[in-house]
Amino acid sequence: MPRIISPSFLSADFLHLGDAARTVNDSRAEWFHLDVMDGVFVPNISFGLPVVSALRKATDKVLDVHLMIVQPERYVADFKAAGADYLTVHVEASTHLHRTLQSIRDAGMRAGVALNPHTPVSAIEEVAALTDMVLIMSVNPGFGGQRFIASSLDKVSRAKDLLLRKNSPALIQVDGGVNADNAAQIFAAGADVLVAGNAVFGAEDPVAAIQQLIEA
Ligand SMILES: O=C(CO)[C@@H](O)[C@H](O)COP(=O)(O)O
Ligand SMILES: [Fe+2]
Repeated sequence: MPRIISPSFLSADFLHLGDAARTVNDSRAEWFHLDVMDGVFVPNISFGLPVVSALRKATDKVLDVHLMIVQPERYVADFKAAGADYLTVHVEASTHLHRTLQSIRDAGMRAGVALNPHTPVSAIEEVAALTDMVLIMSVNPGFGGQRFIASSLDKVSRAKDLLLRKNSPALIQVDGGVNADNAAQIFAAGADVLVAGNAVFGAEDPVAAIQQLIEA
């Protein structure tokens, strides 16, 4: 089972994004998590395509783009051009999810599908074969630094069961409120990839904080 850490740039110092990129480059994190928010799907606006393109030039690590925007299908080609490796869309934001996931793969990216805390795992039953990663939101999306919703642990196990039943090799990602105290439990529940914003960029030594999460 992979144990991947994907530090979330949402918690980095936006005046010094280059420093944040270098920090992650120097660490054992294999991915970068980029939260794109439109102020409509979630009550916050973060950053968009120019920031993703800039970070693409700053790292060879996997760019893991989490779209919290309505009708994400409008921007699949643009995020491919910006350098995304994984493009994750929300079940709740895409009416024709099956087509959207297919178009992400057709564009040459890995397709992720995200579930808000209120959305049951069964929502991905019919798209499991088109999915490379299932993102379980363990907070309500929109902001970093929130508290982990404890019931997400059982949800991760249910997602794992569904993927096994479907013979799907898709990864399970958990996003929101992850820290050194709960990381071991989340990995044990079946997660492959942990996103961490505040636990990494809020730490005195972000490289050590990443190391701690990997070894949790
Ligand atoms: O997608 C989101 C928030 O909507 C996340 O990726 C957060 O950025 C994670 O931050 P922490 O909860 O780890 O501080
Ligand atoms: Fe995220």
